[in-house]
Amino acid sequence: MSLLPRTTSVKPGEKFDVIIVGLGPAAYGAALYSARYMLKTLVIGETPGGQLTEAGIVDDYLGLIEIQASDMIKVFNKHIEKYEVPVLLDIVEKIENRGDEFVVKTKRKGEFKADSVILGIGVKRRKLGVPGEQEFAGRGISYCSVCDAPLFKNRVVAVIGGGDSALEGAEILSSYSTKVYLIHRRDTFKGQQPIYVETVKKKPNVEFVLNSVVKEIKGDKVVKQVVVENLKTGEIKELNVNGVFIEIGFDPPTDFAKSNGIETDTNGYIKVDEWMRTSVPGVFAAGDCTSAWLGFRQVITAVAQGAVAATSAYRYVTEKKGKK
Ligand SMILES: Cc1cc2nc3c(=O)[nH]c(=O)nc-3n(C[C@H](O)[C@H](O)[C@H](O)COP(=O)(O)OP(=O)(O)OC[C@H]3O[C@@H](n4cnc5c(N)ncnc54)[C@H](O)[C@@H]3O)c2cc1C
Repeated sequence: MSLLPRTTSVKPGEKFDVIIVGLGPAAYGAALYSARYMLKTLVIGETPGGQLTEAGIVDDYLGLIEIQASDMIKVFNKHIEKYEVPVLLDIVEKIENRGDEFVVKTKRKGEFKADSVILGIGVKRRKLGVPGEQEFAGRGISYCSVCDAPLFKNRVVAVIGGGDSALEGAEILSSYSTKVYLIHRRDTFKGQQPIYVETVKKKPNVEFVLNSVVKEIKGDKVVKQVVVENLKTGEIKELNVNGVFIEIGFDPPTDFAKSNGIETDTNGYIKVDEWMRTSVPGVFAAGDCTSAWLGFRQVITAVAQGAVAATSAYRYVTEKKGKK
């Protein structure tokens, strides 16, 4: 089993019943169901596995007990390969609505046509936006504790954020690094799983730096310090660190949606109804990129929404063909 799905050569200009954009859990769920509905399907995605490439052990997907996220990606690939779903590793830049069909334009492999489109484009990691962040990217700054913690063995690190990812990151890093500063702008944690806060509090090498924000990341060739401001006292201090983990959440693909004429909700997620229909007839969306299911964003919900979106695409395409 492979981490990369079997890719297929498709000719630019070729027409499909459905093009699925993305290659995370939502896209895999949509691909499986589209293939089972015998829709002519093409999947175009950038990173096989999506956010799963950053996860460690997943233990909340029914039937796959304590599975490594990388093994989960392999199982997903194997399942869609069984149905011979063509996959292109590429980035979709534009979806043009020509009224009677969609033209999906990619960065590298040209354009493809489809009667319907399913978006499973997920979310992107949020940036801090402070001086030094760009400069030291890849030189001591990481956005994924799960992926990069082993690189900071016996070093001093700072984790920035107050959600589950930051807490999970601090816990993982505490077993590699000599010291972990957990820098959070509040003195309470909004993590969905309170157990993380309790676990991290018990780690002797984790120091909580609360009510504080990072103003700057400094260094020479690599990161050396973070400059932190206490929001209550105004005190500014510099912490000596070798690594900075920015775990401050994710941004939805608002610009992508808007530039393709697709409505978003007030938080910028793609607006969908219970059948995963977007504001554009023939375009469906699933997974973390959507406003669905009160924002409950997990692998199991993304896959399920992908299946629902494929069902809607099937109904849409069949009805459209029936009218011809
Ligand atoms: C560190 C970490 C740990 C996690 N642990 C768990 C866990 O234990 N259990 C759990 O249920 N969930 C977990 N999650 C959440 C889970 O991974 C997500 O809910 C899930 O991956 C969402 O799937 P998705 O397909 O909607 O989006 P994503 O996984 O974000 O995938 C989106 C895909 O779309 C592609 N894409 C985006 N734009 C384009 C474009 N324009 N053209 C082509 N491709 C594009 C991306 O490259 C990517 O392949 C974790 C997440 C993280 C970050």
